Amino acid sequence: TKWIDLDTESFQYSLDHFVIPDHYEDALSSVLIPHGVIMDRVEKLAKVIVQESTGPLVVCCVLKGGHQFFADLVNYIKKNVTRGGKTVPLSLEFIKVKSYSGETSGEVKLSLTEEECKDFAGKNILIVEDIIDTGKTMVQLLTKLKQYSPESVKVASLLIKKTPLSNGYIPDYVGFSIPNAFVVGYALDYNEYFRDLDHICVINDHGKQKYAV
Ligand SMILES: O=P(O)(O)OC[C@H]1O[C@H](OP(=O)(O)OP(=O)(O)O)[C@H](O)[C@@H]1O
Ligand SMILES: Oc1ncnc2c1N=NC2
Ligand SMILES: [Mg+2]
Ligand SMILES: [Mg+2]
Repeated sequence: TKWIDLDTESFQYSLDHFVIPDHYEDALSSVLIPHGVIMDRVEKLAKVIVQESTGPLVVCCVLKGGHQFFADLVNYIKKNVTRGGKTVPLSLEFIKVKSYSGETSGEVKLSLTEEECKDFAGKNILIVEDIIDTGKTMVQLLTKLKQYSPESVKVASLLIKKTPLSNGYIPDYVGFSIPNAFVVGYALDYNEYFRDLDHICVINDHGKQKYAV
């Protein structure tokens, strides 16, 4: 596959082998992707994105969950040059989108004003997301953005989830495909908890109860 395909059986790491904040230790079952592996994969994605870029990029962070991947990806993009040896001028945009409560997807709430959208006209946009689960968020966001005739829109998502609830949307750039489990860490949250965890981990039942709304 074009990305790293993780399945639970062969890729769960014990929490004991990593530094885990003690305030989350009782709420997690395993480490799925250690922070170091995330960073190495992000570095590679940045190289590919720059090589395939055709000019200045508007890099658009989908808050809140996309924040960490966005920050690290932009840092690596700045260190790369195109095939022609050119650096890529970047401008940064931030869009807040929310649809989850607990581990359930609800109505997608896009906070995107008209004038913010108008700025996308004629630009090469790279949308940066943490995860594609049902695909609802991205499909709605892309539909909205395409109304403002950007030059091009590409999507980079660190994770895609192998779930029967998927609408089939696949981004242009993907870090990892993961099993159908609710993951947290690296800015991915459960009811606003775990964003301050560096590794991507699987939340356990105790954690789902402890941090339920
Ligand atoms: O493919 P989907 O099923 O739509 O799920 C993916 C989206 O849901 C999560 O956002 P959330 O609503 O939790 O807001 P957050 O980014 O602030 O955590 C995640 O960050 C993605 O944006
Ligand atoms: O596994 C997940 N972890 C955190 N946030 C989300 C997830 N799937 N859709 C949104
Ligand atoms: Mg999100
Ligand atoms: Mg969330």
